[in-house]
Amino acid sequence: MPVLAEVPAERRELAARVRELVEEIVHTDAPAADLLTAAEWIAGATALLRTARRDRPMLLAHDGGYQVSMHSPVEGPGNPLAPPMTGLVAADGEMRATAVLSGAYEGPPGRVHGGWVAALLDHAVGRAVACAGLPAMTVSLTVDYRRGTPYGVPLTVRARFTGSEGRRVFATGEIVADGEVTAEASAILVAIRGLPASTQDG
Ligand SMILES: CCCCCCCC/C=C\CCCCCCCC(=O)SCCNC(=O)CCNC(=O)[C@H](O)C(C)(C)COP(=O)(O)OP(=O)(O)OC[C@H]1O[C@@H](n2cnc3c(N)ncnc32)[C@H](O)[C@@H]1OP(=O)(O)O
Repeated sequence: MPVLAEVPAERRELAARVRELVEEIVHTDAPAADLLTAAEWIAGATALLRTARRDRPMLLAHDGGYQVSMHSPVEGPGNPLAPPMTGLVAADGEMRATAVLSGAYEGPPGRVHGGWVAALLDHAVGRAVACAGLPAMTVSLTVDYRRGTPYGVPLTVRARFTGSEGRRVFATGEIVADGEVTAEASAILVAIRGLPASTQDG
């Protein structure tokens, strides 16, 4: 499986166009004939891509020497499911990034679906503990939804490593929209055996 230094521009471009497509699909009032025409065009694009299919997503060399998939459904600029996260900075057990979710992520009217709010926070705590040198998987994530998380505006996603006890690693995080915290998370993660930070590059 190849490890690339960064997501190739063409993959970012393709994913960005598909994100726009998904947004228009949920907003469109186009007549039925146009919907069917669009479906046909999209099927053509899918068939083109399927001619060279990998079994698993490609990996990407990432911060601190850790490898993460360029197709992360939260962060990956190459995955149209990902909002994605931009301007991500992760160092010394703290991470911060920006995400703008479209109306395609609507849960309650006018607000982001709570599952996606949790996904952003789950990813953020994973990132925070990894950059503290403790790559780990979430085993418990408690999310307090303080107020509706809006879509279509920049959300600041932050998390930090707060300590560890045996294999258990602790982190907290929050989402901030327009200066107000909309959701807070507290997480327990379990350090992954046999995955010390120092062996993760390449
Ligand atoms: C995710 C990849 C990370 C790679 C990192 C490298 C790159 C990093 C770079 C960038 C980060 C990107 C960020 C990604 C973010 C993604 C986030 C996710 O989606 S995470 C996936 C969802 N989570 C799962 O799928 C876990 C499912 N759970 C399991 O597979 C097992 O529970 C496992 C392997 C994690 C642990 O199982 P055992 O059998 O090895 O260990 P036992 O003995 O059960 O637990 C170990 C300790 O943890 C406590 N523990 C376990 N579950 C607990 C819980 N629910 N609450 C509290 N403590 C718990 C136990 O009491 C034990 O504690 P005592 O060592 O005795 O002190």
